[in-house]
Amino acid sequence: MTLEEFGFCEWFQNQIDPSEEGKWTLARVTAVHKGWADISDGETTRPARSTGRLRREARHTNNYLTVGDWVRCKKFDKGDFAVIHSIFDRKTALKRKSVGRVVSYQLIAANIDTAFVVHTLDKGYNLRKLERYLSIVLDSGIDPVILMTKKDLLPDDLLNERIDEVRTRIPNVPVLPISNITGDGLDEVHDLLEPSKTYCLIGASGVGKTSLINSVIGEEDLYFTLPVREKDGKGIHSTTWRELIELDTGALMIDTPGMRELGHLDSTTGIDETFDEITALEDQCRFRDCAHVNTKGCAIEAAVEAGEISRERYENFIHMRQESDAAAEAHRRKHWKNK
Ligand SMILES: Nc1nc2c(ncn2[C@@H]2O[C@H](COP(=O)(O)OP(=O)(O)OP(=O)(O)O)[C@@H](O)[C@H]2O)c(=O)[nH]1
Ligand SMILES: [Zn+2]
Repeated sequence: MTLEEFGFCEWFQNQIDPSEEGKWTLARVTAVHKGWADISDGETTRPARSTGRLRREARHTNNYLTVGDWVRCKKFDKGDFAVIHSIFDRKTALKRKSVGRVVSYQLIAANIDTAFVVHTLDKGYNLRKLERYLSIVLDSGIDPVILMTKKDLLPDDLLNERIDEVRTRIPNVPVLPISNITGDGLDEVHDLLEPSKTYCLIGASGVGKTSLINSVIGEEDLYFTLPVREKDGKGIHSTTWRELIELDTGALMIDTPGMRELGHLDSTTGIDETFDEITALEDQCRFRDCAHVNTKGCAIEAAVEAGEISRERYENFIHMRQESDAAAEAHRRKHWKNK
């Protein structure tokens, strides 16, 4: 696989200064471990460490190396071991909010083009939850595709009702009903996987992500018999856990433990895009800082009363806005304290 086939596109090429041409080995991070990372140029995977400067910088800015990153490095020890000097600016950054005493953001993966937001049609079907995962994806600047799993478990009328409901609530995102058991819809998923593009699966536990990865990859074992022994394992480790893998279509798939633990990231842009038919009315509210709750002259509340916006969706919107505002406030306070 060439660098381009491995996802090195114009976005990264444009960051290379002509004067540094040939100075660096370019590689992509395929897994991050404690103290080192695995990097690959599309052909060979090597262990690598960041320079001290890069590590200090990362600590200082909370901007750590992550799976999917493109890096400039130098090969050492006849090429078995590399040193990472810098990280390319990311095209997209999948982040999650860490909830603790203070709010902070943890980077999960970088440079994902499309995220499959996986949700079940069966028990656990919950539009609000689906919208939360969608927000994370949109906040990260990643294109979403919604995969609704377990269609085999539903009678036709309920299946159609739920698919209609999802498509109506989330009109601007493709929605595919699938079954990992019958294989229904998997060809369509497969057809969406473009060579050199990077994908991931996001969704709650038990919705069928593992099943999907196994069926999309084709070989059940390829992924989950890991960690595997490195072929040229003379380096500092002899096993590796691959978190970025190539599919038979030439597409790239990222799956990390952090992705599995994804919670909810609060940021207004994602919410605004998810609820764009609601936020479109905001300009028409009488007050510029309208809270859209029991407020005189609120255009959004009026639209809900008139039945132009679904009440459930409105309530979900308000709920997420309030959560987001609280997170932003906590963020501001943290920032202020550090000054
Ligand atoms: N009937 C039916 N069962 C499915 C389908 N997809 C997954 N399952 C079952 O649902 C269960 C959970 O599936 P997984 O693929 O492990 O779900 P997951 O999203 O990877 O869950 P985590 O690993 O916990 O994140 C398993 O028992 C699967 O066999 C489907 O399309 N139809
Ligand atoms: Zn309002």
